[in-house]
Amino acid sequence: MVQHYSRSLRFRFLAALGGVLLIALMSLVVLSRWVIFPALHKEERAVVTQELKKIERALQISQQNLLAQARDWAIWDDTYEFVQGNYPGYTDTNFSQQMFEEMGYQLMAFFNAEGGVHFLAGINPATGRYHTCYSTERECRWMAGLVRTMQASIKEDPEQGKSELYAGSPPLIVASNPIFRTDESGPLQGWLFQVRPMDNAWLALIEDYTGLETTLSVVNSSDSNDIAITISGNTIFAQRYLSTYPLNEQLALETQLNRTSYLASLETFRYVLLWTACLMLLVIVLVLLLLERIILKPLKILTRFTQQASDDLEGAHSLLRRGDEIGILARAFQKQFKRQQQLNAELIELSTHDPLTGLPNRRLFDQRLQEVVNIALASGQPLTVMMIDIDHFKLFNDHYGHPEGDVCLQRVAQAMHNVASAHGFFIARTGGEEFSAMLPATSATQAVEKSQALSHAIDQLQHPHQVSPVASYVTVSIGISQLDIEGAMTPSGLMTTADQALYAAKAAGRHCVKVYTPSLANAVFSSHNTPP
Ligand SMILES: Nc1nc2c(ncn2[C@@H]2O[C@H](COP(=O)(O)OP(=O)(O)OP(=O)(O)O)[C@@H](O)[C@H]2O)c(=O)[nH]1
Repeated sequence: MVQHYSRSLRFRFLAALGGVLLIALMSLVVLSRWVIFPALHKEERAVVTQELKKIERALQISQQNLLAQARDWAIWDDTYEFVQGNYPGYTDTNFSQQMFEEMGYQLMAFFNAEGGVHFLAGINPATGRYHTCYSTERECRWMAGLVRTMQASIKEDPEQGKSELYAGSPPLIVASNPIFRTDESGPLQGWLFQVRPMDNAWLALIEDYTGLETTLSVVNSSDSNDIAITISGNTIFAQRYLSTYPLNEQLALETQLNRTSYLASLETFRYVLLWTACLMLLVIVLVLLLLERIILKPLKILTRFTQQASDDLEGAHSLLRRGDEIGILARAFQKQFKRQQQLNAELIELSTHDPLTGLPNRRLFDQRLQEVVNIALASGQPLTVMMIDIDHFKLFNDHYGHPEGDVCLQRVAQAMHNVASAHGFFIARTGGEEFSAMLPATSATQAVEKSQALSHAIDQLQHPHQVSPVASYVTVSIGISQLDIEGAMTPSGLMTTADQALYAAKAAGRHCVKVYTPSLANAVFSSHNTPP
């Protein structure tokens, strides 16, 4: 049963479709795992990198602005005079806590041409108090570390004209420019450093400008200048390490993004994946249903049709009317079957009938005889057989020729067939010029009447037989035997006794009927001679 099912079209198609589905699903998984998910990740990284670059750009703009302001101050003739000690009112006129707060400055440091401190002004980040000094003493002590770093920077690079980041809490943007006249003519009279803290206010400005939440922290020196991306739940963090002066520390500029877009894409993709899988399953179910309806069911009917080869079969008519391949196959099979039936009938006819006379042959006679003997023995009804032989047929052949003999045989056969049909018994050509008849439910006495009808019908033909010693026309001799008469209980026994009766008829001068009696075996005949 299992083996039968595993060979069925349904199973094979199901297995093939299942295989295709499996490959498709595996392809989807592989595609998702190694192509789509990495692409989504890459896109997410690209987005976050882009966002981080926006912040970097805002930082650069902030640095450039401060540098532009520092440059403006540094190449202002008043400043030039001030660092030479020629402009005592310069500080009172230009510096105030309000100005520092409005500009977001933490410190402005003026250095003379030797690098020494000329003037300092700034807001102490710890106290929020504004101070101006001429050295890093007393209330300006908080500036000392910064001032030393600036002086080191001047020594390293007297050209200055740059903006750098200093690590600290908060980190600082420091812009510096050498002090020249407004037309930048020399000599150089010192350096101006302007410091802007990257405090919460600055971060808020950046956030306003970029729309991104930004944090800054000082980290230990890292070789990496790359963007570091880390993911935690629904949030993605991106960090960029920025170099600070004097290079032993780094600033980590960090922003974080909600992964809404990525997660939405992921969700959409999963949704599409799920629906694709469902759709594939649905398609397979539909294909199977259609397969069942369009192919398997008609094939089942076709199979039954071929087995039973009957138009009466349920669905056979619609099968034969179909215009598709199954219909073509069914019609071809029907045609083939009809042809086969015809050939079979022809074969049966050939194997059971005599081609010359068209009467049943010995084979069919013997088959039927066995059947009727069985029936007669079972039912107890009488059964009689006749053996009919044309008298002196050899002489006929010798005289008229073989073809004429054939014609004679045909005429005699036709006449006997007519009588047999009229009297309802079976007659066959069982030898060259010998015929046999079987008469179920007929006694020997009744058979004698029928045999006389046969003999009479042949006499009526008046088929010339000039060389016959019996008559001038063709005549027959007939032997009759009845079943259940001693020694005649089998088909062969019956035929043997009928033959003995025929022999007796021949011996009695031919053209007569003899019924077998046991005494015939001893050549004592009871004669029922027909008239010559
Ligand atoms: N034309 C023709 N002759 C056949 C056919 N079959 C058998 N015969 C002939 O039938 C003849 C039978 O001859 P016999 O058996 O000697 O019998 P008979 O001459 O009829 O003599 P009795 O039967 O004793 O009267 C033979 O000459 C056969 O050649 C046939 O199909 N066609």
